[in-house]
Amino acid sequence: MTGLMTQTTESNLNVPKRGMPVTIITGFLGSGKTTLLNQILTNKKDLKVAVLVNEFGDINIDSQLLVLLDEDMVELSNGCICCTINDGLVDAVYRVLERENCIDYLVIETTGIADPLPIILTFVGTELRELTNLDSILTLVDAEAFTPEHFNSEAALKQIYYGDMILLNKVDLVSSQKLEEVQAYIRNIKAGARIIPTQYGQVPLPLILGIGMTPIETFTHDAHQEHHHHHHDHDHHSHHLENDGFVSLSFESARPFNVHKFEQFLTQKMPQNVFRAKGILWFSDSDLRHIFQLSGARYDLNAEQWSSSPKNQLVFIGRHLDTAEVQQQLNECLV
Ligand SMILES: Nc1nc2c(ncn2[C@@H]2O[C@H](COP(=O)(O)OP(=O)(O)OP(=O)(O)O)[C@@H](O)[C@H]2O)c(=O)[nH]1
Repeated sequence: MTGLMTQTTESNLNVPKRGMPVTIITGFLGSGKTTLLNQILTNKKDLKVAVLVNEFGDINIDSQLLVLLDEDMVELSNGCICCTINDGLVDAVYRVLERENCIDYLVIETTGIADPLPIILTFVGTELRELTNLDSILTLVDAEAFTPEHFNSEAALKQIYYGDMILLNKVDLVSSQKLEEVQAYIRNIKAGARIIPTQYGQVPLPLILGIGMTPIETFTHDAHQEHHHHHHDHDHHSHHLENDGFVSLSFESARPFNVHKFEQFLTQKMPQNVFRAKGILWFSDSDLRHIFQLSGARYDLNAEQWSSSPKNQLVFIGRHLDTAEVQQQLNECLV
């Protein structure tokens, strides 16, 4: 898992001294944002990194899967930061800035369907401009799942367009020809894009942190307009959620699943339009907790020790999902 990362030391991270540096990690559902965040947290050495995780779903799964979950961790409320933009995000950044043990760096993980622009504009167009230093927007792209249709998602396109650095992830799952095709598509969307091919988000930290790549001046005009908008129309927000048609379903139970029924659900019953699912699962015949990840057509289950009392927590995300149907199917898998 370390590989290239072993050469990283704190001293070669060129972290600016004025204004807390901020990196935004964006990328479509399941592209590897949390995996990259874990790489950063594992390899940050003495750098004090605070993390804001924003999830599209009512249960916080990602934050439970992060390594080094300690006092440096801050969670944002669920939903979508680009829709609840000013208050939720600005308040959360203030909480980080006000910490007694000073934080060196802030990393924000957006949801997979977030348009990064409103988040960028919040840093450029509010009082955060003086207090923080927006360093870069990192966009994860799933090299295997990416198609020229960009999942018919406007947000997926914008994530690439506004990415200062594209981490073309999951290169282990594609041929070199597909890799070249995806790079060509990305350059089509964003001429001159800087692309780093990665596997499990492994990249030397000096290539992605403290790189000063966000062209803040080019956003300044937009930021003023946005600010103006917010003053006069409190309902104004990006309509990407409605446009993209994604919904999420959260499922929790204090009863375990029957493993065979759950497998049958996955392979035979689950609706095709589930695009992404993740969860922490409890099976009646196992003492371990199982981390469940489904992204596109792939899923996996990894067993580890429980650190809290067992229960089931799952989130499903998809377009036009019949959430009542999935809820019913999951209930039928319980013991
Ligand atoms: N084969 C392979 N799998 C990967 C790679 N990077 C991440 N994954 C897997 O892809 C799945 C999704 O990764 P996450 O890091 O949770 O993706 P995410 O972008 O945070 O997902 P959302 O927050 O739901 O949008 C997990 O099962 C990861 O282990 C990679 O380079 N190769």
